[in-house]
Parts: sequence; structure tokens; C-alpha cells
Amino acid sequence: MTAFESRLKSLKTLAGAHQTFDTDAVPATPHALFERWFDAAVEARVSEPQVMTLSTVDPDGAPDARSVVLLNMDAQGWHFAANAASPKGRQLTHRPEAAITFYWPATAQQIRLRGKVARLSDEACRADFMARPERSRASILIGRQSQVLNSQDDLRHALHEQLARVASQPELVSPHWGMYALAPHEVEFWQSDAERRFTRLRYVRAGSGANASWERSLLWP
Ligand SMILES: Cc1cc2nc3c(=O)[nH]c(=O)nc-3n(C[C@H](O)[C@H](O)[C@H](O)COP(=O)(O)O)c2cc1C
Repeated sequence: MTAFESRLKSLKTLAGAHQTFDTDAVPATPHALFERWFDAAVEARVSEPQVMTLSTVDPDGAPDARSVVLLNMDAQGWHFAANAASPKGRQLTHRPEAAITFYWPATAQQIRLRGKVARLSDEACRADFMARPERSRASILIGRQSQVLNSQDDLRHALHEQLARVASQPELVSPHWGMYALAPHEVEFWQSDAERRFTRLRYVRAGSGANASWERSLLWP
């Protein structure tokens, strides 16, 4: 075993406080259970529980994933913001489907979602952009996200330029800024357990729109 491997193996995984998960006493929708778990995670001081992994696929079918921030959760789904011209934005335009994963170490919980992704209204995109601080708006206006950067000086210069634009045109909105919502067809709640009897509860959507209901199943861990 290499020294690195042995350092890795000395670390404890799922060291958080196991929560009681009574799968007979859950709400009818994954939205309500998510909110319940999220509030408990905040209470348990999970660090940055709003950060989630967003997985997409590129036009060749190859997976891609990165962290994004959860901005809202409602009947439309789990909301996040991204630049439509970025790799993830282009991947979502090409194939508007994604997976979202949360892992909350302090409560030893994982939540997984899969579903279609829709861009929200122009008004919602604009409102999210305008609510951001000037520096964040300037950074978005630079664009070119994930393209090769030749030097940090180029970034400083571009930011300086866009900050000046934002100051002189406070109503300026990036045409590429997008608010998106993933509407899940499947949501799984995973709870660790001291005796390794991990509890997994999956909600699967049946029907759509106003007729949607959720079927629940336990899964083998
Ligand atoms: C904690 C954290 C939160 C992030 N939140 C966002 C976000 O909400 N939206 C976003 O576009 N990028 C966010 N990023 C940056 C992305 O992870 C990623 O680096 C960037 O969007 C480029 O991704 P892409 O090349 O797949 O398009 C965040 C990064 C971290 C580490």
C-alpha cells in the first residue's frame, strides 16, 4: 500500500450523526421531504447544504459534473443559475436533462434527483441577474466561462472593463444568464445508519402536471 493510499484509508467516511429516518412518516412529495431534510441539515450545521453537484451530458454522451448553488425549490423544481454559453449551459440546451446530488456529511445523508431541465422565463433570468452584486454581474458579463485563460492579468483587465460597463449602464443584463429548474421524475433520499442498514427511499413521479403523484419504494442499500 502506498503512503497516500494508507492516508486515504485512515479517514472515516460517514462520520456524521446518523438521523432517524422513519419512512412510514414521510410526506407525499419529495419536495416536502427535501425541505424537511434541508431545514434539519441547516439546524445540524451542515456546511453549505445549498451546494449541489449538477451532472449533465455533452453531445457525445459523455458525462460532466460540477458544483452549483441551489437558489430555490418549488413546483417547477430545483432552481440554479448558469451562463447559457458555458459548457453546462450548452449541454443543457443540447440535452435538457440532468442529475443533481447533495451529500451532507454532518447528517450522513445523500439526496439524488434526475429529471428534465427547463430554462425559466426571461423575467426570472433578468431578476436573478439584477439581484447580484456589481462584481458578480461584471464577472458574468465577461462570459468566456471555461475557455482557456492566458494569464491572470487578462482576467483582471476583463473584470475592470466590465465593472466600468456595469457602473455606467446599471440596467445592463447578460443575454446569456439563465435560471434553470430541474423537475425531477425520480428523487432518492439516503440515510446512513450506525449498523450499516442504510435507508434508501425513492419517490418516482407518476403522471404529470396537476395529475402528478409520487410512488414511494424502499431500495436495497
Ligand atoms: C461551491 C461552488 C458553487 C458554485 N456555484 C455555481 C453556480 O451556482 N453557477 C455556476 O454557473 N457555477 C457555479 N460554480 C462554478 C462551477 O462549479 C463551474 O466551475 C463553472 O460553472 C463552469 O462549469 P462548466 O464548464 O461545466 O460550464 C460553483 C463552484 C463552486 C465550487
